[in-house]
Amino acid sequence: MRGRAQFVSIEPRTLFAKLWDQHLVARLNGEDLIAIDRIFLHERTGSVALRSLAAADRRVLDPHRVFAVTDHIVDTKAGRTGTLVPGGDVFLTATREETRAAGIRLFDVDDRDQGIVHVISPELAIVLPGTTLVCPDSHTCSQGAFGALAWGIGSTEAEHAMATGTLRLPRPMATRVSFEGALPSGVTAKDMALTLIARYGAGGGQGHAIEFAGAAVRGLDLEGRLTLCNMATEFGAMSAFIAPDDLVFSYLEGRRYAPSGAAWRAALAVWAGLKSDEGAVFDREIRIDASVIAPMVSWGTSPQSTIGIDALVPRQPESGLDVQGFAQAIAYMGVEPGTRIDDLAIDAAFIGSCTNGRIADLRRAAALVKGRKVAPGVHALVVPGSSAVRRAAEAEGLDQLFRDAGFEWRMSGCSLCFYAGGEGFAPGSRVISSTNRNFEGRQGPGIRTHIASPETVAASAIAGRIADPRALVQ
Ligand SMILES: CC(C)[C@H](C(=O)O)[C@@H](O)C(=O)O
Ligand code: SF4
Repeated sequence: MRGRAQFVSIEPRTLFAKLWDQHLVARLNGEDLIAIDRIFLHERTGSVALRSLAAADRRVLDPHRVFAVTDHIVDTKAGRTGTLVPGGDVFLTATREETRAAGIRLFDVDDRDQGIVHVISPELAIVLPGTTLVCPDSHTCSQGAFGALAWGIGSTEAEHAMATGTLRLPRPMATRVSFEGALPSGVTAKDMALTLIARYGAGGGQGHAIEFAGAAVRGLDLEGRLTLCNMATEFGAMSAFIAPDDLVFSYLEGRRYAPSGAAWRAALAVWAGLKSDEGAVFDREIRIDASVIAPMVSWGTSPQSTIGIDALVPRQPESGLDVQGFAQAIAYMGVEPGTRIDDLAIDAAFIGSCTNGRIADLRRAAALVKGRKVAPGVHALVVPGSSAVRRAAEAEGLDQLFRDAGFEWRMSGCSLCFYAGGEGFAPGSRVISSTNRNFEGRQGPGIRTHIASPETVAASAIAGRIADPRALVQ
């Protein structure tokens, strides 16, 4: 305005503050009402939300912002028809009926775009930088790798979000986790995440939204960024994200639900501002030197009970674990304090999940497997994270390479990531797994799960015991 000074706030802001404040509808007694741009549902919890919403005679406010997929309890064997979960049909039927009635796009088991929700959302550009996205699934924060504010909710909240386009929640605090330096070869985003959780505890991120930053994060491919943000759930964080850059923008351009033409250009202009300003103040800052990170493997029943592959199983509890919890973890896992973790023989090896079931994960694991054989007696399998990942891998011949080595090759879905999906490993097996959770029974009764990177899983499948992938990296 002529003749009057213009006061523009120049206070530097965090990316979190930008994402949050752009979606702030109202302040309500210590909580905030946040506008929700996208809602993703899966058949296990989404079906419950949809049925309950219909029973209350409420409508979905904008069905075009809601998407659904069948991924959690669908069978992943070739020729699959439904679910292996006893009684699981109820969830599939409800998902089909209610999405049809509400006009919600469902990516069902026979859809070429079917896959694990957090894998297909970026593939279809349903998650976009600067959006808010929720899903009744705890690993929704994976999608923050695209510069979105994405978080897991319960099915009642999913009902609220569908009916109103908003959610009420407390404003989290903002943490920046910077991984500086360059990651050594054979060491991955999974090892970065496990290092963070091992150092700061499985509850270390509670009440916080995490921005991952630093040279080692910028140097990750999109798959690696998704892995890192995925594991923020195991850090207890409310959400996690990474400032979007050209890698994100060029990946999204031209994909199904991405804006196009003038809208794309306008979006790019807005997205360019999605970063923490120089000098922005965080509630907490964590710095980690990426150059000293080793391949990590969990020894216990929490993701924080994780050590470097050449380290010894601890003789005493790490902080956050009491003596009794430590003794129980040692007994359940059948490990000996003070022994090398890479001495442990394995029964099974699993590559897949929303953490590490993407094409780059499969390529890196395949490179180590090539020309080698799975050790006798080891049940090894690869479950692509999506049907698109499966097709891409098959086009490159990765399926054959894995099969030649002795791996099973599956259809896409959550599969043996969790026992509730309908399948488990042989009771009592020791499994090395590229997944994100290792609590008692996660992959079946008595199963001992060691979480690690897909490279470590591949190297272990070949060796027949937990093995360092760096030995195979040329
Ligand atoms: C079934 C689903 C609600 C669950 C989750 O929210 O995390 C699952 O994806 C998991 O990983 O245990
Ligand atoms: S792959 Fe595993 S962690 Fe991911 S959504 Fe499915 S069950 Fe949950």
